[in-house]
Amino acid sequence: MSTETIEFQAEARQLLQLMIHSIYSSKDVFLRELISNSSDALDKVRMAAYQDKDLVADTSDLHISLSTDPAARTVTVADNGIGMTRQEVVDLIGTIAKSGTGELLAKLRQAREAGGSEQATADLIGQFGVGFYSSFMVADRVTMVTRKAGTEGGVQWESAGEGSYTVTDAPDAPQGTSVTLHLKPEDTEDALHDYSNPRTVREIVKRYSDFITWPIRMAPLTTPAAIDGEDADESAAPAEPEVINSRQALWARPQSEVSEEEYAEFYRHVSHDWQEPLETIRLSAEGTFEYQALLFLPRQAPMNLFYRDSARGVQLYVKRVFIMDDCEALIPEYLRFVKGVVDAHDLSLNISREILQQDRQIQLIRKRLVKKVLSTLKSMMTDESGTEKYDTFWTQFGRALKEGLLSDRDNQNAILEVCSFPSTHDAAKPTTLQAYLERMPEGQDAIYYATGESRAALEHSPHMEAFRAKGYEVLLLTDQVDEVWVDAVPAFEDKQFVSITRGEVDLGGEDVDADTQQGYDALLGRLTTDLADEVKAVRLSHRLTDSAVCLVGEAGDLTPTLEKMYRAMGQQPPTVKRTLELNPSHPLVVGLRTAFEANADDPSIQATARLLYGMALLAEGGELAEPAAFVAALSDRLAATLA
Ligand SMILES: Nc1ncnc2c1ncn2[C@@H]1O[C@H](COP(=O)(O)OP(=O)(O)OP(=O)(O)O)[C@@H](O)[C@H]1O
Repeated sequence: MSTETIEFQAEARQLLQLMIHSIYSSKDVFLRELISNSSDALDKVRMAAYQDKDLVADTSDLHISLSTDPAARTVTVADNGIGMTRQEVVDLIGTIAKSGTGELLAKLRQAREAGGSEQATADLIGQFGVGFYSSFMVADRVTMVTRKAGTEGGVQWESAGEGSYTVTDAPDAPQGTSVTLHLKPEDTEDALHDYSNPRTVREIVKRYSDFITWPIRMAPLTTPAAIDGEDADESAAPAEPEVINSRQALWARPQSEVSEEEYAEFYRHVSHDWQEPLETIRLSAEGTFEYQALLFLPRQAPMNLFYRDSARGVQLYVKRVFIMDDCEALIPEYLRFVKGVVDAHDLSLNISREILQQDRQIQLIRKRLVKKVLSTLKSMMTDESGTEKYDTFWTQFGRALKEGLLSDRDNQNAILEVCSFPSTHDAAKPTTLQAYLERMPEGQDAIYYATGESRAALEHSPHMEAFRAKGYEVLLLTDQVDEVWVDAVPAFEDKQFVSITRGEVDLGGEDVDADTQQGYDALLGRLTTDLADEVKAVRLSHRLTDSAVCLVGEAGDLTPTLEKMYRAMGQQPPTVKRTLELNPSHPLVVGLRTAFEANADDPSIQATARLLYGMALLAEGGELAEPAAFVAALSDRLAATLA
C-alpha cells in the first residue's frame, strides 16, 4: 500500500480545530503529552515482551530521545516502545472513540457562543485528554513514523491538522514511534516559545516530566554553531546524548522532598488531566508485605464518569516496574475517579488481571486504599480552614460515591459520614448527616427524606406539609442512585431513614378521633372500590395539613421515579398501586362526605374520586395517565358548580 489520504473522523476534526486555535496559555504542555505517550509505549513493550517470550521486540535499551533542529525548525520526540500498526494509527490517531465526545463538543460550542471564559473552554478541552493533538498548538505540520514491535515495516503519518492526513509505508522505520513537529514561528506574545532551542526543551522536561522513569535523552545539536543560549564549545568532542530527567519515582521519595508542583505534574501524567489534583493522598506499608501508594482526587469529573466504558483503577507497579494501567482490582467501582499508582513489592511481575482479583495482598491493599480515601474525605469535610475542597469533591463525585452505599456494605457507615444531601434546612447548601442529627428537635426520632425528580417538586409536594408544620427537616434526594440506596441503608447513628412518601407516618400529633374515622368509613370503602384500578386503598391522612389528598407507597415499594427509570431503560416493571390519603379537615373532603351521605348514587361522587386521584398525582409532580380525561372531568365539575 502506498500513500493514502484519509479524512479525520468528524469529532476528531472538530477537536483538532479547537486545539489549533487554542487559547491555552501554556503551549509548552505539548511536550509533556508526547513524552507521556512515549513513556506509556515503553511500559507497554516491556510488558508485552515479558508476557510473550516469542515476541521479536528489542527491549535492551528502552528510552525516549529528544532532538531539535533549529535550522529546519523542528523538534522530535522518539521512543523505541510498542509502536503502532497502520490500522492502529488510523483508529487511535484519526478518531476519538470515547463516549460522551459528541455531548462535550456541543457544550464547548455553546460555551464559545455564549462568550464563556477562556479558562472554562480550556477546562472542557482538558476533559478530552487531547494528548497527541496538542502538537498542533505549536506545529503547523506533524510527521509520525511508527513501527509496531514484533512486526515488519512501519508507516509514516502526516498531517497539517486540517481535514485529512496521509499514511505512507515506511519500510525502514525502527521499532517504536517518532513524532516530528514542524514548528510554527516563535510568538512570545502568544506563549509560543522556540521549541527548536534545546535549552527551552530541557527546561520544559525538567518542569513537566522529570519523574518519568524511562531515560529521556537529549541529542546534542548536530550543528553546534551559535544557538542562542546553548553553550557551544566547538573545541569539545561531539557530545553524547545526555539523560535530562532524574527518573525518580515520586512515591518512593520522602514526602517532605516532593513539591506540590511535582505531584501535580505526576498527577497529570497518570490521569491525562490538564488541571491540578484536588487532593494528594500518600500511604505506605513496611514489613513483610511492603507497598507504597500515591493517589489523587481530581478536581473535575471526567465526561464518561457514568458511562460503562469509564476506565477505573490505578496503575500497578511491582518494585518500580510498570505492570498495568487501570487496575480494577485495587479500587472499587464507586471510587473509579481515584487516580494514581500502587507499587507493591512482593507480587510476581507476570501477575494477570484475573489472578489479581483473588490475590490476598491485593485485597488487603484495596481495603486500606478505600479506608484511606474515605478518611481523607472526612478530613476535607471537617477541615477547619474551610470545606471548599470537600464541596468541590462532592459536586463532582458525590453521585458516584453514593453507589458505594449499595456495593460496599463494610464501609457503609464511613461513606454515610462523608455524604451530603440537599435538605429543607438550607436551599443553597447540602447538609451532612451529622449536622442533620445535631439540628433534630426534641421528639423527632428518625431521619426523614423524600426522593423524586426535582427539589422544587419535592418541596411543594403535599407529603411535606406535616413535616413543615412540625419543623422537621427533610432530605430532598433527587439523584437516581438515591432511589436505591435508601432501601439498602437502614440507619445512621441509630436513627432510621424514613421516607415521607411511603408508609404511615406518625408524627405524634393529634390522632384522627374515632368518631371522625367512623364517620368516614363508608366513604373510604366506596372510594376504594371506585378507584380500585388506580389505588390499593383510600384512608385518612396524618400527614396533610393544607392539601386535600396525597398518594403514599409502602416501604420497599418501587417509587414512581424508579418505575419511570425502569421504563426509560426499556423494562416493564409491575405497576405499583399506592394508597390515597384524604385530609378529613379539608373542605373538599368534608363536602364529598356530605354529598355521599346525601345520595350515595350521585354520579358526581365517582367523578370527584377520579379528580382527587389526579390532583394527588399532579401535586407531587407526577404525570397523569390520561390528561385529557382529567381535564374533561374537571370542566364538567366546574360547569356544574356554575350552573
Ligand atoms: N508514542 C506512541 N507509541 C505508541 N502508541 C502511541 C504513541 N502515542 C500515541 N499512541 C497511541 O495513540 C493513542 C491516542 O493518543 P493520545 O495522546 O491522543 O491520547 P491518550 O494518550 O490515549 O490519552 P489522552 O487522550 O487521555 O491523552 C494512545 O492511547 C496510544 O494508543
